[in-house]
Amino acid sequence: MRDLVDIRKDIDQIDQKIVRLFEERMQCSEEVAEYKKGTGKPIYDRKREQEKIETLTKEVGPEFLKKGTEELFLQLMSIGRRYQYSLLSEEDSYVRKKFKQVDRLEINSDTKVVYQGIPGAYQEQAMVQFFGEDISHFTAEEFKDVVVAVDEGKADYGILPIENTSAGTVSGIYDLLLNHDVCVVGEETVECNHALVGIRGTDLSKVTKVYSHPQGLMQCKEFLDETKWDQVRIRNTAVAAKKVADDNDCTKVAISSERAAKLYGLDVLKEKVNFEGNNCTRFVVMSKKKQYRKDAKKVSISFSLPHETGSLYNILAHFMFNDVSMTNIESRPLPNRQWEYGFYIDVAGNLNEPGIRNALTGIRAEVKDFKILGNF
Ligand SMILES: C=C(O[C@@H]1C=C(C(=O)O)C=C[C@H]1O)C(=O)O
Repeated sequence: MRDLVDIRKDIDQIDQKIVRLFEERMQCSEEVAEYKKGTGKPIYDRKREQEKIETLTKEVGPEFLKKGTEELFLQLMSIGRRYQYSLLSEEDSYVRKKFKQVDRLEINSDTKVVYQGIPGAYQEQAMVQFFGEDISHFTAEEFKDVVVAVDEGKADYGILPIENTSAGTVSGIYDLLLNHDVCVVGEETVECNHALVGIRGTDLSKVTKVYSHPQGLMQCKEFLDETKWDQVRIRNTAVAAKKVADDNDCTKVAISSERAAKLYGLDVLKEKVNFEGNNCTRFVVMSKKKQYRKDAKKVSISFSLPHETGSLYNILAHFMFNDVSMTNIESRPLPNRQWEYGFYIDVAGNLNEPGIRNALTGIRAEVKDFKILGNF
């Protein structure tokens, strides 16, 4: 058996050769970038990459090494591509063309905000936290109406809940952001301490129905599972409280904020019925204007990918190589597009940073349905 020191000497020499060859290969990549810049040919050439993998793996015998060769060259080609993107002129930058950097968001006495629900809703709380008590505002019936009002210019800003610490993503919100010409410009977290509320004199043993938004019901699941009450889904936690107050029926209760209970003259029958101690909902603030604050810290994007080995890995590599850290990822199957998935990703950073711009340029060129949802 050879001595470890000897074997390692060989490995070191091989590695040095690999590094030199790598540099040579990257030099060629640079030339390819020049060529592509001149001719307008896209950087990513999927067919060429597939052919390369096929040719190279054919030359390798053992299955394990075949797989390894594929992985190695997928990486090499992806590094080459990212290098090419970084060499492309900033003038062409999609981000620069689409988004405007601002010192701060314009908020004044003419500013109008829209939220879904009625007073007492957590959305209202989010609005007050973000814009202050005196902001002029109106309400909408559905989440969709909020986005449409912003898209049509009827409101300058809209508020939507996006995720909750115990119940997860609020369904349908990402799709609304994707399908309308709006941009996320801020976010606000609201602590949601749900109370069980009802009219004065409600006896819990006589209750038959509980009303709340599906998120409210989910966040209080452990408490509600102990009861035999019908759980009725309603548009909003505040709407639920108002309904119980309007019906004036002591067999009905609602899950809402204590603030909503007070507003509609209900009693708090039980405080904090949510199962997670620190139950918070994150709200996004959107505007029609494609803008981002120069101190914004989170970029949110969406795109779709076919369900193929390595497709997501390939895209996430753009973040890794540009030192961008990912803070959240959501995926869901796309309607009417079998085995294609929509992804929503949050990364830490600002659209004015070169690393973020490079990563987004590369991703945009290699996915379908790319959209920057906002930087906030
Ligand atoms: C270098 C090129 O650009 C990209 C990178 C490739 C590689 O590194 O081999 C292959 C195809 C392209 O996706 C090229 O087009 O040849």
